[in-house]
Amino acid sequence: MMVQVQERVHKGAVRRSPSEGRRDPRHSYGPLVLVSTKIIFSARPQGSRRSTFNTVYTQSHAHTMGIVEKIKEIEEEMARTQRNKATEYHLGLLKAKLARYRAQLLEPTSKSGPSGTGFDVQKSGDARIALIGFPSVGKSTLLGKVTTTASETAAYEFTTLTAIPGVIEYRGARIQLLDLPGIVEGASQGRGRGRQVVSTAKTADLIVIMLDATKSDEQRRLLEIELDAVGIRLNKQKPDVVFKKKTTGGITFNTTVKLTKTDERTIRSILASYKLHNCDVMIREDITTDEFIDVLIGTRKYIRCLYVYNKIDAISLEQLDKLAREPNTVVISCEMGLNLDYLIDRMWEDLHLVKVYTKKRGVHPDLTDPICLRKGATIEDVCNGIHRSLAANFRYALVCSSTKGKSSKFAPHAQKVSLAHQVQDEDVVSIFTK
Ligand SMILES: Nc1nc2c(ncn2[C@@H]2O[C@H](COP(=O)(O)OP(=O)(O)OP(=O)(O)O)[C@@H](O)[C@H]2O)c(=O)[nH]1
Ligand SMILES: [K+]
Ligand SMILES: [Mg+2]
Repeated sequence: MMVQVQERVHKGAVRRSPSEGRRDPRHSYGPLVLVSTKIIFSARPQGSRRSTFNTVYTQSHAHTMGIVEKIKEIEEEMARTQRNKATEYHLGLLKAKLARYRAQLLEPTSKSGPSGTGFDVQKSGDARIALIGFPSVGKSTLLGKVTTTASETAAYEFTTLTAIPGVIEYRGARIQLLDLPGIVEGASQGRGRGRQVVSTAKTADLIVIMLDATKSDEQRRLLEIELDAVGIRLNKQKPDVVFKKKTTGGITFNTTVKLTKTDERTIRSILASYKLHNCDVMIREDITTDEFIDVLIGTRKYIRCLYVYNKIDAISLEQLDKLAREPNTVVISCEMGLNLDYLIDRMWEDLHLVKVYTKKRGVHPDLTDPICLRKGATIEDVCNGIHRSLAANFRYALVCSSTKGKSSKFAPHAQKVSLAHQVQDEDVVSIFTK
């Protein structure tokens, strides 16, 4: 196969000009590639690597087998049950049961060992990104390209057998990128190292689902199912439901919107199946039955996800254009170094990091060493980012908000604030102690 790409494409077309404003993800980079890329393709031999996603080693854990079977039974019953108004209630109960079994599977008791936990890699830096994908999609190749860490890459599946952390240094932040073993269908139920991988994904601030652009889009759905099964909700907000357990008083049920996807009867029966007879439920959004179960279980993780299609050097321009227009999607070629700068840009944006500079009285702020925090962080988080004991001795803080790109940062109107004050990106903060 032969591919030629003009170097200019990667350097020039990919980065957004500062005046462009917020990007609509649907119109991300796709069309740009088309105008400025000269890629000469010839077909890659199809089927050169057989897809063996679900035939690889199955390291079964005896203790989970009973639960796995029960889960299977319920899933089969759900598949047999037609979806309509009359069965909605029954399906709701099945879903609740299913969620309980899955929770048991994933939060194993002490005697069942560490199989439900992730890899033992220390979190470091300001944020963690986990690379999730089927074998040989190019996860390790990406790590090698965007960090200084090398992780073995090869044309055979399951090259990577453990979690390998690398660091991306970008805009003053240190972001940990975690290369992980490829997973197979059924990973969440203990196949291969899959459960360890998906459990590690739970610890990430951003999940990158890496996909092989030359393969069917089925891979994306299968990965989403595996992550969903361990309680990860991708690109979703926590449902707007207030749920409070009480010791007496029965169930109070209130809604502020009309429920069209579930109903009070279903919800009450789910509460009963969880033996919750005294609680306040206030629903403020048109939720589904599944979303209500998520609220009850309470341990769901709502994590941002970026879909990254690799190996675009091996697909047609038409296919490339279609993929690039999908929401939350970036198309790249690790091998050709295509669009990697843009990927880092997008990852940075999706992490929603806020950079804050600290300033001592009478001294210019240190602009080389910002504190990176999550969006919504407060002055208290800034204190904790400086020193453990700072918040305890806190008197007040002065915050100078700066408009990005303007020099007002240096001649600002300082605002006196308390610990609970939320900081904004590019704020300059001075802390005053007792
Ligand atoms: N055509 C093409 N091949 C690529 C690209 N990136 C990686 N590869 C090839 O894909 C194969 C697998 O790459 P790896 O980085 O080992 O894949 P992985 O996802 O880490 O695989 P596992 O660790 O086994 O799960 C290697 O032969 C790479 O050379 C790309 O952009 N285009
Ligand atoms: K590989
Ligand atoms: Mg690998």
